[in-house]
Amino acid sequence: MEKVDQAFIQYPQHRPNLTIIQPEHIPIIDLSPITNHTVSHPSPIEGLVKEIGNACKEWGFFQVINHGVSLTLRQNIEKASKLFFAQSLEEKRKVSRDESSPMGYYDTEHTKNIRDWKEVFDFLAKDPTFVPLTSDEHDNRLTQWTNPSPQYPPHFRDIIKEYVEEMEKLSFKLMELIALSLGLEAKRFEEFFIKDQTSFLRLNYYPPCPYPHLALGVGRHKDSGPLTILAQDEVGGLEVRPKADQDWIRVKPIPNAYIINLGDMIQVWSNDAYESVEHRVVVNSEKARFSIPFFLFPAHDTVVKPLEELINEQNPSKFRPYKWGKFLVHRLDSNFKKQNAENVQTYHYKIRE
Ligand SMILES: O=C(O)CCC(=O)C(=O)O
Ligand SMILES: [Fe+2]
Repeated sequence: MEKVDQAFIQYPQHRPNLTIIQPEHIPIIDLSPITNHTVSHPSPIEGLVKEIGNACKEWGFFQVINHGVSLTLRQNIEKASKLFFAQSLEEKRKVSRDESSPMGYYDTEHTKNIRDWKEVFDFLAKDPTFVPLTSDEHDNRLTQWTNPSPQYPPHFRDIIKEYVEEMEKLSFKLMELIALSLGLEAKRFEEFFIKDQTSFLRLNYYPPCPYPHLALGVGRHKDSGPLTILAQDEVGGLEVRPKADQDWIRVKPIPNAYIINLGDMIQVWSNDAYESVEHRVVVNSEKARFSIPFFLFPAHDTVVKPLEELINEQNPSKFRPYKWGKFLVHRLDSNFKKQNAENVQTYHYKIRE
């Protein structure tokens, strides 16, 4: 028995149940009505919007197929990611993130103050990305984040950039469908991303873990942006819990599908019509797992609050407005180290009913 590192050990109530054999299907949505440009009849889009609306309402998690993202691009980035993480720790640490440049390699991320059994490599969609210098509300100074330049594998940056462009396109299409499903104009969300954005791509590597019944690849959490597009490999391990009192559901890997999950920002914008969903990653003792989430995040100066069209006297705003850039920087300050206090969370802005 290897020595157990206490930093990784989950509290008993959050330890995974490794006896799940049968993964369940979250909804699978065929995006061909929007990827196939020859469709001119409006009804396939109407059907698709309804499907998206139902999946958002009932699950907050779904997989998409026929999404238009090239399989070759996906294979290229998956291959490059494996090569990158297969390097020695010393090599990987040459592109480590730090407090002034938080993109790049990192192997000590904590979720809810417990260390995750994973290594990551983060890469911005926009280089440079503008963000507030500090989380202080009264400090108007900005700073820039930039991407690291790993020397290996060859063309790593170009491969990632090409893939990120596809992720952006897909996420904008999904945001249009979500807008329509909420009864909004298709381009309603565009203003939050068009001139600037803080989105980033993460390469996740979960090495085999000698005590998978005690640790997690990523502890339970909700994503804080509007949505995440996730490519998971064939190993599996992602679990979701659509409602807090339900059991965890293992998400079955489907080759070349993308998993879409709603984050806190959609919950705020929609004033609770849609809810973000808790998820976590279970590891195993035999196989390494790789995944690639793209976190769609708006411009730093976005003030996040329920959309005017979706609130009225009967349905008043359920959230206090917050500045996205300040939230992001505050989060970052704290997730660099294990802390005693809880990290800033979207629900801190919830107006108590
Ligand atoms: O690896 C996965 O399947 C999910 C990772 C995740 O939830 C995250 O990085 O936020
Ligand atoms: Fe996540």
